[in-house]
Amino acid sequence: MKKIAILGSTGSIGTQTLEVARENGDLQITALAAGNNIELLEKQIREFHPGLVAVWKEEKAKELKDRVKDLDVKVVCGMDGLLEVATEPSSEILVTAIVGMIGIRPTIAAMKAGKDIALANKETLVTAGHIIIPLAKECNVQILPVDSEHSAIFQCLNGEHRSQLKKILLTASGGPFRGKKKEELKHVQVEDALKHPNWSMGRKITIDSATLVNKGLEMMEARWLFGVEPKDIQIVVQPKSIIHSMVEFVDGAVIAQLGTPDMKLPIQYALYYPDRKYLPGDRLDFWSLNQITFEKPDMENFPGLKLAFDAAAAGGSMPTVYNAANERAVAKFLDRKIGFLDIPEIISECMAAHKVVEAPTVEQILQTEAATYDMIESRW
Ligand SMILES: NC(=O)C1=CN([C@@H]2O[C@H](COP(=O)(O)OP(=O)(O)OC[C@H]3O[C@@H](n4cnc5c(N)ncnc54)[C@H](OP(=O)(O)O)[C@@H]3O)[C@@H](O)[C@H]2O)C=CC1
Ligand SMILES: CC(=O)[C@@H](O)[C@H](O)COP(=O)(O)O
Ligand SMILES: [Mn+2]
Repeated sequence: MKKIAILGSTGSIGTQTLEVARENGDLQITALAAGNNIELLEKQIREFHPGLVAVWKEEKAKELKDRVKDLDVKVVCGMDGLLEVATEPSSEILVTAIVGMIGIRPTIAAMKAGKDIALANKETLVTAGHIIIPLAKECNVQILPVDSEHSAIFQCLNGEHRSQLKKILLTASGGPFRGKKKEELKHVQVEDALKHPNWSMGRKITIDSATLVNKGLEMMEARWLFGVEPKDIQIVVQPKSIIHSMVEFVDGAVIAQLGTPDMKLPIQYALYYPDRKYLPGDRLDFWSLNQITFEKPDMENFPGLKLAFDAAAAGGSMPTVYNAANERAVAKFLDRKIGFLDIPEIISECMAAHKVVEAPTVEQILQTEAATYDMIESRW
């Protein structure tokens, strides 16, 4: 039995990871961490019997302790709780299915404790990739991509010499507003932005897909995972999300991974790598491939993507500003406090006001995050 711990077990990726564990029956869940959903977390505890669970708020931890007082499980809370779950001694892999750059410290702690990382939490790599990637080598642990495009790229690169990789073709659906102009985007509603054409995901990433910021985050995630410069990462809009990304080698060969949108495959590939496990059901309606079309990304009407390339070019702490500003702006949009186009506007303003710190430490990253939040709260 492979032993795994999950940060964010009650979310979209977390619950699908537990579905993979349930269906395969050969994964032991040693520890789980959630935010507020203690009703679902209690069900997960009763089904998977982790010895340790964390919830974010202390009062929720107290309530959960009472709910599970008939069980032998330790309940912890706060960042200390996340760190304890991330470093749970018996686990071999940490699945980072938590949303946001809050994942930075637990991911680093897990690596230092010798855990492989099944990484969905892209915000951690975007902001601290310059720390995470060298640390993985130093700790001799693997970073196994869960994000569907990065899993596709990882699968395409399997067995190839990385030195022969010429270009990454990072695919994008274009989101629910593909083809719309800025004028039409001004007044879109939260409900419309949450209607992703192909995937069912958590709220934050779904808004990121609508603004194309998700693809910007994924470009920065790919540069760290695969050691490719942003100029060699080409965004390709493929509206049906059948091709999950492609790689081009120095001899011109292009390899792609295809399949109907289902996160269980990338989750499973990361957990059992280098083995592949049987997954029931069809993952490709071959005769629907005639629906595959390609478009250029619309950087004019969706400035969030261009800003990502600007952040990557500025380097240092600028990707942290980009990500932190986006996290805050998306939360405000979901709270109906700002409009859809205010999201890239806020990111742009925060980036313009920022003085880059080269190779920021974790402390400097967290200070940059706090300063970005302060700026947004003072202006918006
Ligand atoms: N969903 C998808 O298909 C994909 C997601 N990803 C990435 O995976 C990550 C997770 O995304 P997704 O599953 O959609 O997100 P969800 O919003 O569905 O789930 C987020 C999880 O994180 C937990 N969480 C949030 N804040 C805290 C906190 N302070 N302490 C502990 N737990 C916390 C939530 O707990 P609770 O709900 O109990 O509050 C929940 O379990 C993101 O980085 C996303 O970009 C990448 C590719 C695809
Ligand atoms: C499932 C997954 O990996 C998401 O990142 C998804 O790809 C978002 O889709 P777009 O950002 O391409 O709309
Ligand atoms: Mn993705």
